[in-house]
Amino acid sequence: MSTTPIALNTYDDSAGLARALAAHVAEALRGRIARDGSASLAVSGGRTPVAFFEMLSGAPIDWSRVAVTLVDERWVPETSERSNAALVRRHLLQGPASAARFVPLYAGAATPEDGLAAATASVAALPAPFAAVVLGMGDDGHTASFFPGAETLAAAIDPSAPEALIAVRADAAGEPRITFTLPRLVSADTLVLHIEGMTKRAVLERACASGPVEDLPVRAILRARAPVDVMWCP
Ligand SMILES: O=C(O)[C@H](O)[C@@H](O)[C@H](O)[C@H](O)COP(=O)(O)O
Repeated sequence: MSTTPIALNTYDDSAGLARALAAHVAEALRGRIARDGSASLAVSGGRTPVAFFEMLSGAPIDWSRVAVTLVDERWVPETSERSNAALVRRHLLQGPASAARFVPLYAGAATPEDGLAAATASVAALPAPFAAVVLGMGDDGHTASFFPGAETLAAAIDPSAPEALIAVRADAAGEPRITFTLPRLVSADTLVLHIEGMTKRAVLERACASGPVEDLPVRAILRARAPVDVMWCP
């Protein structure tokens, strides 16, 4: 049976992982600033990245040259506890990192379909490709908003998707969402899949085995950029 290779880095605990991931992302940002004068970072929402955000926010980087955005957003205002933008403002854009420019994906339109053009225009000004992309993964094998069963999944994971962003609706996603498409994510200088716990490790192992991308959409990332750097702790 064919398997997709990954580069698995294991840490003792969340704090150690967060420290190593923050150092790795900071290095990618500094490298790009040294080369091009500016750099962009796309991060995930959810529960896993909080410790990493807090560690990265204090990193010695010229944050005034960094643009931060989200790999995906739930279509809710920042007053919602489900808002990834609110999470990033609260945990990452603090201290030294408060000097970064934040480019949110949600700007108040009623639906992600309605807000797509405005979000696409905002992200068009980001330094490209991303210096760093940090992805998470759900227990259902989604990453970013590449959800099993989403109508727009095929378009979102198309390696030659012409759009930067796409609207997503899926039962498993809860609210409607917006996500960067596969080519915008996998073209990053540095890409890390950041996961914690035995359940996600087991999902990752299944994702590395052969099988349809639609069942475990994280396969789209693993296969497009093998071997993907995975940072994991139990
Ligand atoms: O908005 C989101 O939900 C995400 O960006 C998503 O892709 C996330 O990374 C995974 O769902 C993992 O989430 P947890 O870290 O909460 O398990």
